Amino acid sequence: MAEPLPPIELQPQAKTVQELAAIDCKEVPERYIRKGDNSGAPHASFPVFDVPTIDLDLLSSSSTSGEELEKLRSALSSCGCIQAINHGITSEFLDKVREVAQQFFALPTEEKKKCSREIGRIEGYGNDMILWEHQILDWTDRLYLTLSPEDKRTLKFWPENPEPLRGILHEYTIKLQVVAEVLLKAMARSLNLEENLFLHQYGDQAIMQARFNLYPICPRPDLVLGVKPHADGSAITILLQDKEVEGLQILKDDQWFKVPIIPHALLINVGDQVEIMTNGIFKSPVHRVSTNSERERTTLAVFCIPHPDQEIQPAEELINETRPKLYKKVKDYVSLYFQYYQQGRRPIEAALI
Ligand SMILES: O=C(O)CCC(=O)C(=O)O
Ligand SMILES: [Fe+2]
Repeated sequence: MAEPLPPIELQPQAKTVQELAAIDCKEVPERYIRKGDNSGAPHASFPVFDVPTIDLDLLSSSSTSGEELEKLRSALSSCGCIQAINHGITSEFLDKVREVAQQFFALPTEEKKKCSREIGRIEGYGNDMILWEHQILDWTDRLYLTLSPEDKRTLKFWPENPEPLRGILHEYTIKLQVVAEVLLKAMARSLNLEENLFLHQYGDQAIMQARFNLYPICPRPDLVLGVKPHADGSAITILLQDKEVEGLQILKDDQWFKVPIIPHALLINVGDQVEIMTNGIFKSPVHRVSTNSERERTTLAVFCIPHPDQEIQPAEELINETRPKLYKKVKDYVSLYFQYYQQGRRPIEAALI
């Protein structure tokens, strides 16, 4: 069975961002500084984007509300993201997930390095990979883990410390699988399609990957980004934001907006693969993360990705004379994604007809 091709890492970095931040200097290394980018200082006060709040309970098959479905369709076709509430996960549990994430990053470097990723590999603990010469680096450290299918987990990367992390992450995975299914079905119904249409393309061997992101305090938020602008290569991404520290920004109509925090909500965005399945009706939003000179920020993104053997293509029902087929059939989009990303191009262009 084909696994996604790993990206080619040019040269691993010696220090994590957390180690750089601990030096407590006023400047940051050259490699993190964005030059000639005139999209506005990332820390500037951009307007707040009123991300539509969607009640997932009203979307589940048993109690569907037509009004909520329409709200979902409208949100995903305009900005591509929602704040999902009533998702079946208690606030106490979300806090536990946040707590183990923060506890992991607070461990001594040596302890965290027991889970270090290998060169050229994504899974494990580490910093931004250098994939091309002159790449400007992101001010973030990450812990990347495959959550499902369960037999694809590599436990050597799963921290043993803090002790509850593994169990909590396992429980979170099961809860998010339900959320992903409810949402993929509702997405199809909101477009008047058979409810399993996207779920079938997503497949029963779909992959869920967790990316814990730590954004350490940064002395130059005017020049440095936590994550550079990108759209996700997933079908959907489920983000648990930091409970207090903002940083996520979304591009809409060529303008950056701040995404507010709703502590008990999951921020869910469309990824490129759902944009392809919906023939461009649902939008995979470009987003980035700013840095902060006062407080560090921790988030957990879970990417829901069809298995690489699964063929993804626009639903026939969404193609007509006024809306011709925009995207070709793709397979193993994540490998394609890295090849394009490496060239500094928007990966979804590779799928355009
Ligand atoms: O940490 C965030 O707010 C967003 C992270 C993100 O965009 C990603 O991991 O793809
Ligand atoms: Fe993202």
